[in-house]
Amino acid sequence: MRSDGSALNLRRWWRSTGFAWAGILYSYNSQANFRIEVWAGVLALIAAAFLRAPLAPIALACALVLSLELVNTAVEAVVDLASPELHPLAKVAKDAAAGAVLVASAGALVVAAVVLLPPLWKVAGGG
Ligand SMILES: Nc1ncnc2c1ncn2[C@@H]1O[C@H](COP(=O)(O)OP(=O)(O)OP(=O)(O)O)[C@@H](O)[C@H]1O
Repeated sequence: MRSDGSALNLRRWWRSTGFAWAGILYSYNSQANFRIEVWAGVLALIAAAFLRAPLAPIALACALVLSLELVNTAVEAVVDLASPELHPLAKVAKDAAAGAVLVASAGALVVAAVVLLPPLWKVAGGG
């Protein structure tokens, strides 16, 4: 039986978290869309807190969009590495990954409208 198992796993987990954080930082620094989505999410969360609207649906929608944007960045990097020349399948991979972000963003807009508009309407004196 290994006595140092848990300490080793914790160190490995910490190392993996560092790699994941590096991926997030790379996306933030290289992808304008990711930066826009991060700050749109922060604004939506601040608005939800200010309006005393539920935070969980907004947080989940933001997490979905940002996660898919990270996957999109990964797909773009792998496609550029594997297929620097134009190829129809490279186009399918990049366009489908971008489509996933678009679908999640549309869903996030619907969530934001459903969660934020009613309390905003009240604050504005409409109800
Ligand atoms: N190797 C490739 N073969 C075929 N089509 C490609 C290839 N690389 C990119 N494309 C296509 O060209 C168009 C533009 O792609 P490009 O990667 O320049 O921009 P993008 O997908 O908007 O990503 P970025 O965030 O880097 O601007 C997309 O339709 C994409 O699918």
